[in-house]
Amino acid sequence: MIENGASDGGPAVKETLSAVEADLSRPWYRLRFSSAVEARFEADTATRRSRHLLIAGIVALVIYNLYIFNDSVIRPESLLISAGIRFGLMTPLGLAALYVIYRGISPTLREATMAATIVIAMLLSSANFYLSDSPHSFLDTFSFGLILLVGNIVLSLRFGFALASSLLCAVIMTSFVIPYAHTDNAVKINTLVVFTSSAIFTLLANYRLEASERQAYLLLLRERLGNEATLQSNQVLTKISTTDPLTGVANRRHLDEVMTQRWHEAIAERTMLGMLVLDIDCFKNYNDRYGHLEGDACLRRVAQEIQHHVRHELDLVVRYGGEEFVVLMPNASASSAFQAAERIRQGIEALAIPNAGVSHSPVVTISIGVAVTRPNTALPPSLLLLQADEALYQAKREGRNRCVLAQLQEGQSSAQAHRDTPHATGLASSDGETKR
Ligand SMILES: Nc1nc2c(ncn2[C@@H]2O[C@H](COP(=O)(O)OP(=O)(O)OP(=O)(O)O)[C@@H](O)[C@H]2O)c(=O)[nH]1
Repeated sequence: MIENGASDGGPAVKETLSAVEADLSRPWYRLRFSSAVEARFEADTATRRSRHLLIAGIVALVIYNLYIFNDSVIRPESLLISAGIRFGLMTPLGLAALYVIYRGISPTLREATMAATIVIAMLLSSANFYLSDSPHSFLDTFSFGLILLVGNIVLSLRFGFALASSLLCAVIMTSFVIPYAHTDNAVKINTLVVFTSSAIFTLLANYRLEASERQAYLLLLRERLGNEATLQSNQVLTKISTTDPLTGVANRRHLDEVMTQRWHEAIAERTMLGMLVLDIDCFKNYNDRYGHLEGDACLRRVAQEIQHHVRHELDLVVRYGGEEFVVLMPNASASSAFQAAERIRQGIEALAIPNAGVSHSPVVTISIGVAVTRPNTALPPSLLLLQADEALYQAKREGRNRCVLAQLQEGQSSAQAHRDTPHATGLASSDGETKR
């Protein structure tokens, strides 16, 4: 029943939900919803409704034309006029209306077009019986209730349009029946009473049909919006639990969750996994000199800058704790990870955030340890962080504001990597004193 409903943002879902609740307790006689829900109802049901009108309209038109056999029996002398009315007027008009609906028009125009088609059918049917002098021609009027049946039940015109078209049909029929010369008044009164009863019964049924359709729609929409709201609340909670509130990047808990996952993905896809561990240099000095609030602002700018230099869809930026950040880089080669680290380091230096009183630089800088490996089942995921951390220590020892690469080879343990490459330029060694 609810088709292709647009997906709402959080507040929109809650607003629509309260509008739906309000509509569910609207007075029983009111069919229309509040404007926002009404627009949504139309949008959700328009395709289905147009399809229904098309099919029902074609069936009604075919049956209307089959009444040519009736014409041939009750008014054979004016069969040509009847054929002209059915095939020359009603059929093209009906097909034109259905084509307009098939092409797509506004809901109001759609209902108005179908209501107008019903009124025209009544007008032409009245003319059909009126133009014949056959003694049986008047019999037709007893079947005019079928025209109302088509409009009010088969097409299920929206109630306002059903009411308007039924009233117009009644006026048209009465104005043809009363002056008709070949029938006495008792028969005329009888046919008018039957027609009026048909109008009342079909309008009642029409009202019930629309009321039920709308009620069912509201209940379904409430359920769907309720589910969406719950889903969004869960997403908000998940976001809160995985995000660092100060900087907006991921927190350590999220890294812990993702790390093992990425490690196994890399094993399955035989790809490399890279990690940067970034630490703001002499941040204690910054805090002491400019205050904790400025320190917080600095952390935010650094986090923002890191995000500028990584691949948004792939890399995960994490505030690991204090003034230390981590970037997890799936499918990264040693050189691409090192280049990203260099871009970040230069970007932060270029921010030119003053950090007076520090010997190595007058502005805020960072040191970065880079580790890249091809994960395998013999190595633990924690190895990457360990190696990147050691590379970071080396960067600190070597004077800060630099990047150091510790590269693990395939199937190589942390110890092997260090044994094999302890003195290469830019690669982390495990000797020397550590900072912490
Ligand atoms: N403003 C602010 N400061 C923080 C936060 N978390 C940690 N810090 C500060 O970060 C500083 C870290 O100092 P240290 O670990 O001594 O390191 P450092 O001064 O950066 O020196 P190096 O790392 O050796 O370059 C401390 O002063 C902490 O108080 C935070 O959330 N906000």
